[in-house]
Amino acid sequence: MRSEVLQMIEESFFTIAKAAAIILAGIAVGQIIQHYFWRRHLWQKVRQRQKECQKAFRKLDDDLNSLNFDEEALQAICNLPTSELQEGLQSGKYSALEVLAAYQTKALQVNKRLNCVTEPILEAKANAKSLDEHAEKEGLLYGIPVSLKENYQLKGYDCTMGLVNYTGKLFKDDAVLVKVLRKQGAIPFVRTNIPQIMMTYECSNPIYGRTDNPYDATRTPGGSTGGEAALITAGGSIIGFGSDIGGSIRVPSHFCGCYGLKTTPERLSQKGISSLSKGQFIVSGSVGPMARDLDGLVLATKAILCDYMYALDRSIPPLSFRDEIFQSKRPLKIGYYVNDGYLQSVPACQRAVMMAKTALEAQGHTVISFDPPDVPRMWTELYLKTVAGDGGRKFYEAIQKDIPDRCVWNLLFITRVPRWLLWCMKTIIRLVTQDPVHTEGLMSSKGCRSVCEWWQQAEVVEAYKDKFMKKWDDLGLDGVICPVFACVAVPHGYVTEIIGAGTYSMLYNVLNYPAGSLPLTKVTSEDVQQLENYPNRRYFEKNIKKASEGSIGLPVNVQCVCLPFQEELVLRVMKEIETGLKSMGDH
Ligand SMILES: CCCCCCCCCCCCCCCCCC(=O)NCCO
Repeated sequence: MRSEVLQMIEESFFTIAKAAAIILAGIAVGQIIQHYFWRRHLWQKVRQRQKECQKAFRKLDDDLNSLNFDEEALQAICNLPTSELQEGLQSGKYSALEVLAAYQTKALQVNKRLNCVTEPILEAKANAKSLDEHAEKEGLLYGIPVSLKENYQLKGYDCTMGLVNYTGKLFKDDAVLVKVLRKQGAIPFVRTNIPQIMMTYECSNPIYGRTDNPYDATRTPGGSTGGEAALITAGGSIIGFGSDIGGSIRVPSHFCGCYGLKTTPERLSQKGISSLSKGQFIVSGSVGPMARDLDGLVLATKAILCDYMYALDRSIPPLSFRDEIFQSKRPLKIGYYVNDGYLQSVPACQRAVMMAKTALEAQGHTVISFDPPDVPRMWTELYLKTVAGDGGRKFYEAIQKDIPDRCVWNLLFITRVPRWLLWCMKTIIRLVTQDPVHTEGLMSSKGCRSVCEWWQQAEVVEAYKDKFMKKWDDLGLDGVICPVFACVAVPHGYVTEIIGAGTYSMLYNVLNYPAGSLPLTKVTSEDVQQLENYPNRRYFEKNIKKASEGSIGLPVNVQCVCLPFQEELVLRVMKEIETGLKSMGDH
């Protein structure tokens, strides 16, 4: 009797187990099939989008061929510095259409080599014609073609941020900044490439592909405003616009060798700028101009800081460009550093800061040593824990339903690994990387666990800001110069291995300080030789050293930082450095 009962239990157990196995296998197969069809649908969308862009490129090519402009004359226009181009347009020496054609032609050529443009803005031609038809030449940017990062919303265009799911969702209106640019007479003419979700210093996504560095195609132009930096540096645009929540304007400017300005987050309107970090107000993103020369950067900043922007976005303090700060001759006291206390910058970046220091001194300014406080903690506990405050959920949700690009694999991995598993792996990771800060960074990127912790996070960041500003004030500083990044442009696919090098830029996102990226020099053979003395113990150090081999000739920028809302002073410091170098015959 007993054995019959046992047998019955045994049989029903096996029946239930079999049924469960069949159901589970069914669910798994169903999910695989669903995934297959979803991916197929996404790739169809990619092909559709690529076809549309190719059509737009062909249309532009045909248009340009039909215009019959003299190639040499167009090239000459592209070689003009910003001030001469502006003057030529204002005086009527060049028509807006001619200048546009020059830049369209050049952008197409550059794009064939670097893949930095996502698509041309075909309405540009009508905009230029309409400017040419009006007698009065209004606006500081009258007739100047400008390029825009792909996340700037434009009427009739989508903003994908490299996500396939966002293709074909067209915006009904231009971003406020785009409206302001148009009001100032600028002609938006191309949109430029970005990395998927814009949270890395690479520049690739499954829709538009990968952008190459103008100096070395095996290296990245940086990100996330990488397409802009590549296009401007290679001569395909003279002024462009980007966004920055961790260095995305400054780092690509440094990797490619153009000018960039990350503004104070509240100084310029961000209405109509797409980002996955909207709603995260502790470390806010910023927008800002990028340019081929410093005059262009100043002109673009002046142009957008105008009454029209304040009328369109009433939340922005009406603080127009203060020329008296930019033009002032008051001697300045500037702090400098080449090592932020986490990762030492490579010799080329150190030399660039020392060149800037000498130039400022030659201009009669005082330059003293400055140590930014607690940078490792700033990076892990403040920056990473905030930008991934939701445990990276927003990023993860956007990527997991999409086609993840290689440049976001690590982000995907970190956001997927449960906190407890990461905690268990801590010791091993620390042993491998020889870097407790890196391990803390990984833990911090799991974000905050409650609203209470999020509020505390805001308080901790505020306390750090106070501490930093106190140190700044105690020394009576007007500004700080330092590296933009711990090394120069790295090979494609290598950014994750050196991500800690970004602390030089991320710091000023935590603080909300405006910061400029100023091209100063190129890596020399001596710089590379001196890498021998670069530390080689921790994971990031080893990788920075490795990535810096073969970097001779790559551009090196310097970062110029001032207190919030002092963009004019940042530009002045940049100008003083350039003037100082010129007077020393170095630039
Ligand atoms: C120890 C490694 C920790 C990695 C954790 C990754 C999780 C958080 C991701 C943050 C990475 C920050 C890189 C910043 C890149 C620049 C982003 C930027 O400025 N984007 C502009 C957006 O408008």
